[in-house]
This record gives sequence, C-alpha cells and structure tokens, in this order.
Amino acid sequence: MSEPMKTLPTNSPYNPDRRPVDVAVGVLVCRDAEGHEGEFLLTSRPAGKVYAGYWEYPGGKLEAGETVEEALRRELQEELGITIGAAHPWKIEEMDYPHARVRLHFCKVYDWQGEFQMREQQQMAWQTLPVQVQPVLPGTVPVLQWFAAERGHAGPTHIG
Ligand SMILES: Nc1nc2c([nH]c(=O)n2[C@@H]2O[C@H](COP(=O)(O)OP(=O)(O)OP(=O)(O)O)[C@@H](O)[C@H]2O)c(=O)[nH]1
Repeated sequence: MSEPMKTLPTNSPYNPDRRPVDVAVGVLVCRDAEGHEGEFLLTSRPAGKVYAGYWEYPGGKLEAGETVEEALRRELQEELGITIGAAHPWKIEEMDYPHARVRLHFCKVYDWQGEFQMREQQQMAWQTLPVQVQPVLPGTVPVLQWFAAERGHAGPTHIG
C-alpha cells in the first residue's frame, strides 16, 4: 500500500498554495466642514497577538458568510466599542507574512457613534503624516503611501 499523501496546513508558510485570509480593515478619517480629510486613527496590536505592539488600522478577519462591511462593523464594535456608519471600500492589498497570507480590504470610515473603549487593552492614536507612533506594521506602510499620494505629502510617511 502506498503512503497517504502528506499535506501542509493551508496557511503554512511552507505551502506555496496557501490561500489568503480576508481581513476587513477600517481607516477612520476625520473631515473638516469642507470635507477635507485630516487625522486618521491607528491602534496598536494587543499583547499576545502576532506583531504585538505594532501600529495598524483596526479590523480583523472575516467570519464565514460575512461581507467586508459586516466584518468591519462587528470588529470595530468588539475592539473599540463604536458603531460605524458606511464603510467606503478604498484599496485591497495582499501581504505575505511568515504567519499568514492576508488580503486586506481597506475601507474608509467617516461616521461612527459611541465612546472609544480599548476593549483589548490596545492603544489608539489620531495621526497625520508623517506618523509619529512606532513601530508601524508592514501592512500599514502602503496605506501611508496612499495617503501621501492623495494629500500631496512629500518626504517620509512615518518615523523609524
Ligand atoms: N487589523 C489589521 N490587521 C492587519 C493590518 N495590516 C496587516 O497586515 N494586518 C494583518 O491581518 C491579519 C489580521 O488579523 P487579526 O489578528 O488582527 O484579526 P482577528 O482579530 O480577526 O484575529 P484573531 O481573532 O485570530 O486574533 C494579521 O495577520 C495582521 O498582521 C491592519 O492594518 N489591521
């Protein structure tokens, strides 16, 4: 009898066919009376997670059957205690980390309700370019570059 074929877990870094995990990410942006975009929200990854302490945009993985907007609304309620209004799809970016391959669905959010609560003992910081908090997650860097392009910002997008 032949040996059963050994298969690698779908998300193993050694599996070239591993599928990306879809992640809904919220870019909360403040706008002035004229609609010009200003500060955006970064949060630090909680202790115990991969890349703990790195700064990112709040969000998380889609659960079975969820749309990006539904996942984002759930995650921001769970993590920050806020209820978001519309999520505006902005960009999609794939990142290949040793721990996971992710497809990040970045959505801009301009409206939310409720007081911010750091329900995972994370930190939050309203930032503009160049971002002052560090270190930023590798997946955060492209977002800062998109902001820089939109805003005509020249020079570094973050420190460190
Ligand atoms: N939330 C979030 N995740 C990001 C960003 N950029 C980025 O590469 N990621 C990656 O996307 C994945 C999201 O996973 P997560 O751990 O935050 O999501 P989750 O809360 O649903 O996960 P868990 O319940 O398994 O702990 C991580 O691998 C994280 O490194 C970002 O800006 N925000």
